[in-house]
Order: sequence, then structure tokens, then C-alpha cells
Amino acid sequence: MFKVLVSDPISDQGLQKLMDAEDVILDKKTGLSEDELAEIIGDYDALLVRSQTKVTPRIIEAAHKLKVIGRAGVGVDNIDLEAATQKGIIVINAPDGNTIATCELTMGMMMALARHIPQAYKKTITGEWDRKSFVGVELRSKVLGIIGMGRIGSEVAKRAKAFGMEILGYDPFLTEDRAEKLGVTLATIDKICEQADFITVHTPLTNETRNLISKPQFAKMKKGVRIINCARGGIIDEEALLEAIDAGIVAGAAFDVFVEEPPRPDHPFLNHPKIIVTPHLGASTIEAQENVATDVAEEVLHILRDEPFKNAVNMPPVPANVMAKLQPYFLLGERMGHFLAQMADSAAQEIVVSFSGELTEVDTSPLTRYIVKGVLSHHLGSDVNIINAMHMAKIRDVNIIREKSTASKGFTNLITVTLRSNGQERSIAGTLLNGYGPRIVKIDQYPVDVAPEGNIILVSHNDKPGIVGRLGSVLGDSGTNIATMQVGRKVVGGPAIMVLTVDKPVPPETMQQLNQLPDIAQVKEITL
Ligand SMILES: NC(=O)C1=CN([C@@H]2O[C@H](COP(=O)(O)OP(=O)(O)OC[C@H]3O[C@@H](n4cnc5c(N)ncnc54)[C@H](O)[C@@H]3O)[C@@H](O)[C@H]2O)C=CC1
Ligand SMILES: O=C(O)CCC(=O)C(=O)O
Repeated sequence: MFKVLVSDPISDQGLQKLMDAEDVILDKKTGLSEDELAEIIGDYDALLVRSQTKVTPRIIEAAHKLKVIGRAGVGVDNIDLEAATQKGIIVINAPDGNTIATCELTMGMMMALARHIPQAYKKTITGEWDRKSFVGVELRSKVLGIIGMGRIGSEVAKRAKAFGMEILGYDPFLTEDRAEKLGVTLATIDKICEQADFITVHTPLTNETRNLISKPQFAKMKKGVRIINCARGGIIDEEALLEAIDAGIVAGAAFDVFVEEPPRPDHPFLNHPKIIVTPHLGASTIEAQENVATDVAEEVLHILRDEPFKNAVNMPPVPANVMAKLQPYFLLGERMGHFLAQMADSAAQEIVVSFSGELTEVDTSPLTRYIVKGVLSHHLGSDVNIINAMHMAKIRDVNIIREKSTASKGFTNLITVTLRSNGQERSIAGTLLNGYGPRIVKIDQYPVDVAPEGNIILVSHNDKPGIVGRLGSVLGDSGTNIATMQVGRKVVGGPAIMVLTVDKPVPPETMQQLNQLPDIAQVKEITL
């Protein structure tokens, strides 16, 4: 049974799949302090959060079983990604489900700012009929600067076009082509500051975007500009904004997000006549909450059940077409790594992974993770997974070399893995045979054909008559049944290998006996 903890309010309808799953026990415990969460997190396989729960290094440290943290939303700045990655915990988000909700709040903020709706409402309900103080501006023909043209920024651009606005967009990934399709003029932040009547930010909060709009940017802005932040507190410098309002540069601002949430009661934005505030409501629509909860619940189930998943934040994204090509090789890659680690006499210092045939057509780094995981898991067990495999290798000074090779040896695809340690070098090659599945086709320099599964005995010996018989009788005496056997050699009478598959693990004393047989250099048991 998998134990899943939901520690923030997340839509029940969205969580239905998890609640219905027979292999899941779902606990909802919201409003926990860090101490309380640290105390119970060790029992859980998955944690689902919105933005309130802060998943700190301390929580991650205490999360002994945790396999996945699911964020029902986009921003993952409440989760310590580095700590999660190092611990091998997958962090996923639900990037698409709240785009429209946040975009629509942004449009609402823009209109509220242009027409002073919240301020006018506040006065009108006191019984005062004040029309003079609330003369607004139209959006039509105004210049809107959008910083961050991802999902939300692009949707804002489409809607602002419908209002007759002229749009300037800045995003390091915004191409001329896409800008043209969206009806947006590519601009720098400086140009946006100089020309825009409204500026809205839609970037994540990163070291680069913290205080992206600060004193120097406000100093360049047009008098009367209006500022919107429905992205993250801290992208717009709060103090610099107040100064720009006082200096008469900024006519109004609308903030859904704050550096500290909730803001302290004496935060200068609260009750400021020119600042509209909402309590981080961007994603708070029924539709968005259902969308993000459904998306994240499905993904968490996939991860718990070891099924393919997407939207991992702490793994580089893999395009669907590349994933489709690589996925069938994951099991082969991991088993090859595990096979090789058991062949070697000591832990790996260098792993060279070489791909040939059709595998050279795609980026094989995701497959490399599986191979490295396979190698390292021999010594590190379940502490290593595809999320932290490269990190685990790095902190142990294991050098990973990935290369393409033109020598596919007649196979449509071929993976060769070489492991170097303490002056020893061992290698295997594997392929995926149509209709037969994964196969090891070469061990060191010897051609073989072995399915990488079950119990395998690898014998290095001298090619002499009688060896097979002696080995067979020791195994027979111990009640070990040989399922398949292959012998490989380069020259008659020279060094050779034997690969046997057996029906069950070989008792340790039998392994000892095998290793003492004449003309046998080494017998290793490989369990996959
Ligand atoms: N108020 C709320 O409730 C919500 C807030 N958000 C916030 O909105 C942000 C954007 O969400 P999406 O559009 O879905 O994300 P996205 O990932 O689709 O778009 C973000 C864009 O920002 C761009 N960017 C990154 N650094 C930049 C920089 N220095 N200058 C300009 N552009 C930069 C990226 O290239 C990307 O295109 C999220 O990161 C999240 O923090 C998201 C949903 C709800
Ligand atoms: O969960 C929420 O309501 C916050 C949404 C948000 O900020 C995000 O998805 O990045």
C-alpha cells in the first residue's frame, strides 16, 4: 500500500483517482507546522502540496520513504528542489491547469486598476456617491508590457489584443516567429519600461528574476504606468514600487503575490490607496483547482506504480518523441548497469556509455541515467534512482562519459557500457531485439546472447576439456538446475567465458567450490 499525504487544501474532485485507488491510503492533514510535518513525513510515499506547505531540507531529511512531491500548481518555490533531487525524490507540478485562471485574474487586475473598481466599491458601500475621484483610463490603444511570455503571459497577450492594446513582450525564449503569431512586438525590459502604460510580470521567481523590476527600472518608466504582479512576490521590488508611487511615476499597482505570504498586518501595500491586493488568488477557480489536482493526482499514481510520467521539475524535460524512442531501452540500460557492476571487482570510478545505431538519433541522457542508476544501485541500493543517479555519481567522483559510436555490429541499436575501476576494465554490450526484448550480446570481448534477467553465473576460465563437466557436477550436487549455458572464446585453449542461467540463487558454499575448481579464474553470480 502507498501512503499519500495531502498537506494543503486540494480539490477533492481532483483527488478522486487517488481516493479510489486500491493501492493507496490517502491522509489529509492541512495546516501542519514544520515540526509536525517533519514528525509524520517518514510514513509517506507521496506528499501533495499547494503553496502553503514549505517543503524544507528538514522535511526532506525526515522523508525516509518519500518517492514524489506533487505540487498542485505551477510554482515550486515552496519546495527545496536541490534537497529533493539529492535525496532522489521526484518533484512534479501541474503546469497547465491554472494558466487561464491566472491569466483571467491578471486581466481583472488590469481593469480594476484602470477603473479603480476596488477603491470605488469600498467608498460606495459607505453610502458615499463619489464619481469625481474615480475617473479611469481605457485599455484600448494603451501599451501593455508583458515580462515572461510563457503559458500565462501568452494568454494575457491574446486577451489584451482583444481589448485593442499594443503589446510589447520580453522573454529569453520568445522567438520572432512566435511573437508575430501572438501579435506581440519583441522588446527588451528597458524598452518595456520606457514605453508601457501597463506592465505585468509572468516569470517564475528565480535568482535572475528576483527584483527584476526595481529602482533602475522604475526610474525609466513613463509617468502614470500601472504595474501588475500575479506571478511571485519579489519579482517586483516592493520597496522600490512604493517609492515610485510616491515619486508620481506609478499611478497604481495590483498585487496578488507578496515577498512574505501572508503579508504582515502593517505591510505598506495593505490599505494603500493606489495598490490593489488579493490573497494569492491567481489559481483559485473551481476549474483550475480541479485541473491541477487531477493532473497531479494522476502523475503521483504513475510514479508510485513505476509507470511513465511527465512534468518532473527536477529532471530535464524529455520531448515526447524522444521519450517514445528511449522508453523501451530503460529496462535494458538499468539491467546492463547492474550486470556490469556485479561483474566488476570494485566500485566504478568511470562509466563509459556508448550508443550506436538508431540510438544516435536522439538525446540519450535520460537512458544514461538508467544505466548509471543500474551501476550505482549495486552498492547504494534503493538510495539511488533516476532523479539523483548523476548527482550520486558526481559526489562519489565517478566520471560518466557518454559517446556515440558508428560501430553497431549489425544491430539496429547497440549500447556498450564500460566500467573502469582500480585499473580493471569490464564491459558489456546490449541490444533490444525485435520480438525478443533485451539481450546482452557481448561480455568483455566475447559475443554472447543472454537475456538480462534472473540468476546468471559468469565464469572466466581457460578453454580446456572437462571444465564444463566439473562445473556442472558441482552445481548438480548443490541441487542447482542449469537452465541455459553458453561458452565464448577467442582462440582455442585461450581465456574463455561461460554464461549460465540457473533457476535459483546458488548457495554461497557452492560458489566457493566453483571458484576453487582448476583452470577457473573467477566465478561471479549476477542477480537481476
Ligand atoms: N498567482 C498565482 O496564483 C499563480 C502564479 N503563477 C506564477 O506564474 C509564473 C508563470 O507561470 P507560467 O506562465 O505557467 O509559466 P511558464 O513556465 O509557462 O512561463 C514562464 C516564462 O518566464 C520566462 N522567464 C524566465 N526567466 C525570465 C526572465 N528573466 N525574463 C523574462 N522572462 C523570463 C520563461 O522563459 C517562461 O517562458 C509561475 O512561475 C508562477 O510563479 C502561476 C500560477 C498561479
Ligand atoms: O496553489 C495556489 O493557489 C497557488 C498557485 C500558484 O501560485 C502556482 O501554481 O504557481
